[in-house]
Amino acid sequence: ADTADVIIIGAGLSGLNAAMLLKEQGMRPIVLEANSIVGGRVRTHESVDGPVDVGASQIGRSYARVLDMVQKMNLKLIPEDRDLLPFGAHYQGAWIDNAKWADNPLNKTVGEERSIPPMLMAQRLVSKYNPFQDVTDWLDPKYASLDISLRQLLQSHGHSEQAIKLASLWPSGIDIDSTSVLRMWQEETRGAVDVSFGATGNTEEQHAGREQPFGEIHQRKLVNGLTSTSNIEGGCHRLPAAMAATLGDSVRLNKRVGRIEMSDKSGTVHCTDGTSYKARFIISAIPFTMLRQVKIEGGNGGTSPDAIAHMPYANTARLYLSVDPFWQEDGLPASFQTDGPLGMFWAIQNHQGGPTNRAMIVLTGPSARNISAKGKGSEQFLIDELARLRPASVGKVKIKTYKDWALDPLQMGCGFSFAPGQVNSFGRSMLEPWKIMHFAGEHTRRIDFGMESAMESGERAAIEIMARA
Ligand SMILES: Cc1cc2nc3c(=O)[nH]c(=O)nc-3n(C[C@H](O)[C@H](O)[C@H](O)COP(=O)(O)OP(=O)(O)OC[C@H]3O[C@@H](n4cnc5c(N)ncnc54)[C@H](O)[C@@H]3O)c2cc1C
Repeated sequence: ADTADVIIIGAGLSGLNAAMLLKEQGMRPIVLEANSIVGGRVRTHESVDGPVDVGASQIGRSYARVLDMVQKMNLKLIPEDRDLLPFGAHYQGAWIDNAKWADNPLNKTVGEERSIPPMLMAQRLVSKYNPFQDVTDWLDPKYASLDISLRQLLQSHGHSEQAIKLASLWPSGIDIDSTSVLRMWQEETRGAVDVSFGATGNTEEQHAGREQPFGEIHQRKLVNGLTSTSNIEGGCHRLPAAMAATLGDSVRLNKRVGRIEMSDKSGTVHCTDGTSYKARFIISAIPFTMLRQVKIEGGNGGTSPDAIAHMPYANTARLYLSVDPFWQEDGLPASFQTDGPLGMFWAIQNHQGGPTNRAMIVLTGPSARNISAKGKGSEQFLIDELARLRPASVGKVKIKTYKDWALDPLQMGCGFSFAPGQVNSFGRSMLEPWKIMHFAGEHTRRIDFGMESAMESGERAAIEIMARA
């Protein structure tokens, strides 16, 4: 077996950050990556219209580690250019004007619920009951009794049947039964930190009288040299590619790990191509959807085996388009959400002034699950569904690229979740090393979110190992 001080499994941002930090401390890491490219969920597809980030792309002002790494790698940040045009909804076969929803006969919600646009029901009610003050509150045992589903939370507050139904159509997380509200509040609380950094900018431009359900109106005004959200020029994949380049031949591609053997003193990692690597420590930096397919030999591992086996993953599938602005013809809302199989249509403001707009069909929650089950033919199915709802779109839409993360054989989902009860059963303790194996990856975050959480987790795992070495 090839030997190293630390074998890191997975060359996403978490594994690469851990490897760079360990190398900086004089240790010899080897990173084993199953794919033929690094970066994992930071992926850029080349399309006829240039690079398209199909995974992570948005870098917030509060992403300290990511911003630092972008600078070290000499990459250029550019202002995010993805303001969404105003939203409506297609619900029960009718077009809904969010501003008039309170008086719509289809609205059977009660009291305060009546004025919440249908598509925002889940988001607003999750927010309404969020008790967290701090980004680590989700781990505080004083909230243990709230490790419940959104349905249970809404029922306990006496919400109407239709409000619960609307929340189930467009949930945050997997669906309103499968995700703990502690996990939803974790994400929301960390998101608010980023927004608070942005709020020092040009709020007049930010609001401009528009309903922004996904917060996608971005400030281009610079605060401390940064717009509220940035992208990497040329595509986000340049970041992991540059990080991997600093590690040279320590990064081994096309090395899918299939088996890990451990003792208290060392571990051997076996790849499916028959090669083996031996080290004093191992870091697993792959999603638990993938680690549960790896055979782990070497005794008991506290709550981590439970987490590896049972942590659920959410999905998103996205169809990236360039469109002639057909909404100018049919007069219907440019962006919209549906209770049908299309999920959401995001029409993106054309700041460049060219003849076409960018747009995305975005599927999350139940609509993402259904499209993954369909598999082949999904792209045409979505275009046909768009044509059914918006006949004016026929002939005005060009596909750039498509990505369904649940169907990616090295991911099987877009992001981790906790089912109701799982923060209590393993969420707090699952990071304890399993003998000589430590855990990194966005699913092991404590504080941050998105790419920053992957960086956070790689840093933590590297520090844990340096403390033991
Ligand atoms: C659609 C989408 C949009 C997103 N948008 C944003 C955004 O705008 N901003 C933001 O901050 N974050 C965003 N994120 C989240 C961000 O991409 C992730 O948090 C982060 O990239 C996760 O990094 P990671 O290292 O934890 O895991 P990964 O990136 O998943 O890396 C794991 C690596 O392990 C490899 N692997 C898997 N199995 C094995 C095996 N058996 N052996 C060896 N290698 C293996 C995989 O190929 C992969 O390269 C988005 C994610 C998605 C999916």
